Amino acid sequence: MSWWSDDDVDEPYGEYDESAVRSRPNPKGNRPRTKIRPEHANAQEGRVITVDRGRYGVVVDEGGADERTVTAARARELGKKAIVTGDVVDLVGDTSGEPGSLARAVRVRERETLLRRSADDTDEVERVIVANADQMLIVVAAANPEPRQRLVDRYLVAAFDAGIRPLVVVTKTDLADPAEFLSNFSDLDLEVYLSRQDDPPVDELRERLAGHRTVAVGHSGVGKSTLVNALVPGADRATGRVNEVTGRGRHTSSSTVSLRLPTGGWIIDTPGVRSFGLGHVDRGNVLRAFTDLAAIAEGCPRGCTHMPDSPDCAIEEAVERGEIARHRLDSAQRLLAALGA
Ligand SMILES: Nc1nc2c(ncn2[C@@H]2O[C@H](COP(=O)(O)OP(=O)(O)OP(=O)(O)O)[C@@H](O)[C@H]2O)c(=O)[nH]1
Ligand SMILES: [Zn+2]
Repeated sequence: MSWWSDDDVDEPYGEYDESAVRSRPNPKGNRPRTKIRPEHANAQEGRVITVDRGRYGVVVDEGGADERTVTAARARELGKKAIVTGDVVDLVGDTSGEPGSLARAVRVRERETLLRRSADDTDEVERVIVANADQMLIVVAAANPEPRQRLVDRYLVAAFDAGIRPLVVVTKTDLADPAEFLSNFSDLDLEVYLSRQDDPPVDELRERLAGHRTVAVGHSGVGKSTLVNALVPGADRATGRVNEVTGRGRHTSSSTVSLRLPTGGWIIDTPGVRSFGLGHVDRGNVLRAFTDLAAIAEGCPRGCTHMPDSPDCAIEEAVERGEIARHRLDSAQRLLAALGA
């Protein structure tokens, strides 16, 4: 088989050195050197729900009569393009989903959203968490472990940056009253749900998550798996005990899993983390979540950080004129501060 053979659809050009190509005799004379890639016109679209060592679980015909989960590998023509949970991909080959069958993912569709966290002190690698989520369920415990405003702020920033709507669930309300903690967020128009193990807000949340792709995030040990198990019958997410002294979980859930809600829609459960790096986040994206402030910020000097020390900040001037409440700007500044200097 020659290197330009039409059968060899998955061979990427990058494998071949241009000079080698040029010096090679071309037995077909007038044939153009460039290979026209086939369009894979009859490829089948599907959504990636699991990623495991180069194998992807892909749901095709979602919601249809032929819905099935197909195992797929990457086609070489994807090059280095990453495939992550939530991606919509085009499959060719055996898409029957029969045991032992293997399809190939030849394309990744443009992503509507992409949630990632940057490398930071606790994790050296930048991680993509999920593609195409439209909601983020931030799970925080009222106590054990103590709620950490900084971490919740960082989730909010990541959600705003990615264009994902944040929702908050406070678990373990049997252990403490979360009112004071929640007062920190009263300026952010957040939807907040209160939960306790013996009375989780299952109906409200199922309704709220129906038809959406919601990524659940939280610090280790907050009770996220307990909540997901209540929302998704048969989910069987491992739950663990919190160390009474440190308030830390035992990292009982260690992988990202997409689960189907009985009301339709997906919840993407992610492993509990202790930090969330924001090195990649764009300041302007965060401010856009505050539409009132973003409009005024158009009058700011170029490069304005909108922080207390920024000269001639138009938002600060609007606050001084009484057009914007001081605590509203304070809240925005607190989130912007999470981005560092
Ligand atoms: N008192 C109380 N305990 C709870 C509640 N929800 C969960 N727990 C307990 O908290 C512990 C941690 O719960 P998990 O669901 O494993 O927590 P997780 O957030 O999934 O933790 P990771 O697996 O580390 O991500 C378990 O012992 C649960 O039984 C609650 O509402 N009240
Ligand atoms: Zn400004």
